[in-house]
Amino acid sequence: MGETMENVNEAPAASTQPFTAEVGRVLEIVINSLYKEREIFLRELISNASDACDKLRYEAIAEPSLLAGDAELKITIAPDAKAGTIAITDTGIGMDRQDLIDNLGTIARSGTARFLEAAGQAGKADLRLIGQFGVGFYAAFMVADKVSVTTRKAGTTTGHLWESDGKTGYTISPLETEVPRGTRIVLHLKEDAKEFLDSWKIRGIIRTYSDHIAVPILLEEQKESKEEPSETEKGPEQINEGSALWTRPRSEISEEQYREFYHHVAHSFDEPFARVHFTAEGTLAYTGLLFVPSQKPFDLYDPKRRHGVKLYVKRVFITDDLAELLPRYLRFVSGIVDSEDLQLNVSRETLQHGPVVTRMRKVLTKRVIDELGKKAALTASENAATPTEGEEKAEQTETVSYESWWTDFGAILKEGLYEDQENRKKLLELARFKSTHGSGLTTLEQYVQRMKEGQESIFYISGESAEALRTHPQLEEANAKGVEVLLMDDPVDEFWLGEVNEYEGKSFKSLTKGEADLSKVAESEPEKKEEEATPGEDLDRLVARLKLGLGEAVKDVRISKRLRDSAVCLVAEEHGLDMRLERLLKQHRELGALGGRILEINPRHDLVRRMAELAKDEARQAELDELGKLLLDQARIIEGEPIPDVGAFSRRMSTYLARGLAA
Ligand SMILES: Nc1ncnc2c1ncn2[C@@H]1O[C@H](COP(=O)(O)OP(=O)(O)OP(=O)(O)O)[C@@H](O)[C@H]1O
Repeated sequence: MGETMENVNEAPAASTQPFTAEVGRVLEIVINSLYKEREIFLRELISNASDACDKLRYEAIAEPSLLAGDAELKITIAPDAKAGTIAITDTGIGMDRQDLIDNLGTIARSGTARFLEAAGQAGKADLRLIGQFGVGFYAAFMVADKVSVTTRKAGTTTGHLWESDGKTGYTISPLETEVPRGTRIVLHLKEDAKEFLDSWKIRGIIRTYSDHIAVPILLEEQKESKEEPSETEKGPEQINEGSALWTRPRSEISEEQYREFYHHVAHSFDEPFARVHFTAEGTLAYTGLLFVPSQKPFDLYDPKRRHGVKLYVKRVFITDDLAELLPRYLRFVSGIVDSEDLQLNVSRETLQHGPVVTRMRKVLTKRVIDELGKKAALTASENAATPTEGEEKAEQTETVSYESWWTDFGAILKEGLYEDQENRKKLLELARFKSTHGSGLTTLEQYVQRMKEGQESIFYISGESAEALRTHPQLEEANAKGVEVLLMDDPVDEFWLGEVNEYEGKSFKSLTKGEADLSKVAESEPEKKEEEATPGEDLDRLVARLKLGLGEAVKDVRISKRLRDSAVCLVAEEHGLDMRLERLLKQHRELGALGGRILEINPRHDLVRRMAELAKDEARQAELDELGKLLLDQARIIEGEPIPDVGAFSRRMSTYLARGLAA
């Protein structure tokens, strides 16, 4: 009586807990999918051990007593052939009972559900997907059929043992005996994973994946049999260099070391697309090492996603939770910033909106954007097949072209176009667009070079898919005049286009808004049907009668300057919102109803000419009204807008089709 749950659970007997459903599924997928790459288990466990040392070093700034008994932070790897086990031990922060439950029994990562969905029914995923997700601690079960974690959290007295077979669940029990601070993970290797007992193999894996780790990684030699004590008592051998990678001279860091460091900080498996490594000197001295991924993280659009840049002060990890260090539109960037000037005990709250972070953010943002600019230029020069002499080209292995990188990340970078005025010009230069010029992507600079004589604006049209936009009636006039039109199919386009007025003095102009004025652009081929155009007064009559019939359904009816082959189209008012933006806002319930539309009719179209004839006969106004409504619905369909009364539309269409057949 009076006992809390915690006390009951603290009873010496091991308490068995099932894995959450998610852990079970993730474990199954990881174990099933990564047989060939399973040596990465060691990398993952060393990575966690290094993070645990970083955390302790940080906590000990405020509370030095946490280091009591053992101030040395290190990671030891100890294979034991006799027992068939390999142990990974760190002197880091350790875990208490609740940490064990929270960290090793559940998956807190955002996006787990999406990961499971992507892995699908087959329960298998490729390295790419798992890499993006990060396999973490559970990678241990790729090689072990039993994992025992003995751990004591710094500042506490009781150690705990966590054990699991990686299938059903795990047990946690408190330990009576004294446990050193930190975490010792013992893997009972599966029969087919005994190769990982071999010191040379272990050495090779550490050198490949974990050389950049700033904490020393020691390898304990296999214990010899008791009868033959080794002649010289050798201490464990340090395998890695053990200094922070970013402090080493750039010329001494290999591509592999950079790559593995990126994998460690970003929890990713892909090749970095770009990186910047620099030291800022002067009033504010710091080193930055930042990476841009080549593969789209699966949670890129998750509103909770943040950049992955960690702040260090004089090599001591401080926080990975400084949102202000980079703008949101660079949320795919990860890496480190290590300051020489900040106080070690600086609080995150002080930093968050303080001048130091603001200044760093400015520089980091500029560096990343400039590096992307170099990548873009590199691809452009490669496309043009001109050799780039003396360029830093060889420095980074090219895996993905800038265009294909843009296809994955461009929509995110475009958020910067309205958020970040300071870098707008550079971001506009980085931007790539689909256009009517061809099937590839174009820059704005190339667009401007191709502008026609008399063309003053950069024309665009926006909609849900570029392919559908290519056949849009509103392009007809532009196509006929050979005017290139950018096809905007990212939802974010609507937002930045509202903010960004011009590029190099050329305004952006929507072809679905207001009067698209292409009249100043010279005709490339003579208009053939001009002489067949309906006389002005007949058209005016038709317009007036259509307006009467359509009433409130449209804001206006007018003669189109942008149609060539289609009979009708819808446009927004000059100063209103673009139609697609309105639809987006309505979808997100930020707008009650769509604004008024303007129905444009093509004076050269056969149907319009016949209607103009019909309009002369007042007795047939009812018939004209019906036709007007049918045309309006047709224009709505082309534009992708809902038809208010589908039944009426269908009846009207059938009536006219039947008439057409009878004629
Ligand atoms: N050696 C360790 N010492 C202290 N805590 C640890 C240790 N290993 C794991 N943990 C804790 O368990 C958590 C889960 O580890 P896990 O490796 O599964 O995920 P992660 O490191 O957060 O991310 P990732 O999946 O990308 O590796 C860690 O965030 C950490 O809090």
